[in-house]
Amino acid sequence: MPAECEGDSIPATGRHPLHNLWRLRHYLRPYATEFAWLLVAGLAATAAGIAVPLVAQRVVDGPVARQDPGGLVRLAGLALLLGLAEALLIFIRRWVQSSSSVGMEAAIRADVYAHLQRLPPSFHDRWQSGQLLSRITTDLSVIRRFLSFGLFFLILNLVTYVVVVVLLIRLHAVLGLLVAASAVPLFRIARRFAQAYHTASRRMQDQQGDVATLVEETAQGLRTMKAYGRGPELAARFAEGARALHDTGVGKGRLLAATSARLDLVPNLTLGVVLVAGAAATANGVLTIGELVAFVSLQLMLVWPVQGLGWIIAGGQEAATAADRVREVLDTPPAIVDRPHAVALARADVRGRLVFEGVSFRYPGAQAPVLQALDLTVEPGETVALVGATGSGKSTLLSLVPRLHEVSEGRITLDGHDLRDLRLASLRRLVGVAFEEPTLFSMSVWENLTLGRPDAGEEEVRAALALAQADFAYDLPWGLTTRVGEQGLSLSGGQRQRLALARAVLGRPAVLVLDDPLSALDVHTEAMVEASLRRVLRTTTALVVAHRPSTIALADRVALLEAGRITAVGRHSTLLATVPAYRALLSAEPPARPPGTTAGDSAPGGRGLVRS
Ligand SMILES: Nc1ncnc2c1ncn2[C@@H]1O[C@H](COP(=O)(O)OP(=O)(O)OP(=O)(O)O)[C@@H](O)[C@H]1O
Repeated sequence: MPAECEGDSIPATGRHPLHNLWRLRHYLRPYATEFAWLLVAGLAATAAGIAVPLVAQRVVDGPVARQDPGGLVRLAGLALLLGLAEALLIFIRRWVQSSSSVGMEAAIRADVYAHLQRLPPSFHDRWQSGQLLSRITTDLSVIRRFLSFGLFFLILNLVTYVVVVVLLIRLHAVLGLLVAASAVPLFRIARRFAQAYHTASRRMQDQQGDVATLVEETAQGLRTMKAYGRGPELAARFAEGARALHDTGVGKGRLLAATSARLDLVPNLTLGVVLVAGAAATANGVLTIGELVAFVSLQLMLVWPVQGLGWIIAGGQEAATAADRVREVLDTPPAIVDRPHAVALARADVRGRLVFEGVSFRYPGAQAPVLQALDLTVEPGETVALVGATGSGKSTLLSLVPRLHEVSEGRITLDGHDLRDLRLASLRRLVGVAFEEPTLFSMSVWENLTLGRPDAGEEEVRAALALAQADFAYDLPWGLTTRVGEQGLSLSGGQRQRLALARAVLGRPAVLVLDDPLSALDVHTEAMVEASLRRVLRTTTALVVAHRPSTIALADRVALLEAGRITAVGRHSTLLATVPAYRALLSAEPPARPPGTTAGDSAPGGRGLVRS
């Protein structure tokens, strides 16, 4: 479940429990022909199976009664043929069944994944990753199992039940109607079971998501947890989650077992009554021995459909709750989408004037806005450093430029175009971004670099790597094809930061948005990156979050962000001289460089500060 699901999830109450499962029916459409063949094969196999007791009736009342060996061989041969046909049809059915179900599961999974990509960061902030993981893996498998097997057997068993009951009524009306009436208690038991199992299934699937989240968090934060000696606590938390999951699983198993026993009882009781009454009817000559044999054999054919009912209902309820959980994701509309008349801007046509006009922003569900009535203009080619205390909203402000979040009030324009009137794909090509925590994906260095510009050429990649002082990438074991990220080679924080910077500057974007881009670099590398970056920044509009004097030194002007408002904008030296809050903020910072590397960089009121 989401940590906070306000507005995100569709309440499951008030609708038919199978509503969301029914909404997934279009995934079956491409397999409709296959499903039809499946049913034909299944029904034909059942028909062959049902025919066997009828042949037995002919055997008993015919050749056996008349002591006719020739007739016996003919009918026995027919029964054998029917048995063979049934086996062949069952084989064909199973063969077809496996391929269609896997294809359908893959199609739903692809759609859920594509939708997750379209959802804004605010959605992912509120949903535990384990919950998403369990929806895209376990839940989809549960749905696949039911739509391919459960649904099929539900139809097949219902048809079998109806056909057999009709045949029974034809053989002996009263006893046949007795068997038909046994459907009433079966229906009642099944309905009560379905309701109880639905609740238990939802609980179990949510708990599976919780456990997956715990495992994922543990894997990600293993080093921190070990360093703080929190292993036992984590193990206890995990054990608690696993125990809850176990208890729910056991509860579900018991519910199914109790229901199966009750369901079993009904056909067996009916069978007992039929045997006694049937024997009496035979003794009275109302029923032949062959008819009694056929009646009982046919009735025995109902045992499996009734026994299977519990499993089918259980599978159906699990699939229904899984469908609810999957639809909770699919029904969340992507909040940030292209407007109908959004335009695409060509890089060559963009000068890069970035203006924030009365911008306010509030995180979904938060009480207070993070940014309030904020005005700022960044002229084409200008670099503005954003300086502010931790938590003042710097990263949030940056995230509004590539529209990772949408402004709550006011607007941001690029060369006069409201960003919301630009196509998202176009905007994100124009804006190069490097976040504070550089993320590398489990792919090659080249693929990581060209993430936003898959069409980038070798020259561009080479230039971007040079600029970010990331030439170390060529020395990795397989050069730029080396796989990095979670499943690949581990890189240091500084190396990751330089690759992220190279990714941001690749293709010379019109606007660069950098969140403290030099924070993880050693002094020597920092000086080199700084020198290269200075060259790029000359030709690009840039908004750079700066904590360190060396980063501030890259900027033409500095904007001071205090509690979500820009309270001062100007050159670094001017702000230092005239704005006490700015001076206080910078002087509170520890010296950024060892003595000797910042010659001439100290400024009044600031320790280790740089010239502006
Ligand atoms: N996803 C989020 N959902 C809700 N609130 C958030 C979210 N991200 C940040 N905040 C809140 O917004 C405020 C500003 O955060 P932001 O990360 O923009 O600050 P910052 O100035 O970049 O801080 P730092 O210098 O420490 O990186 C903080 O109070 C933070 O708790």
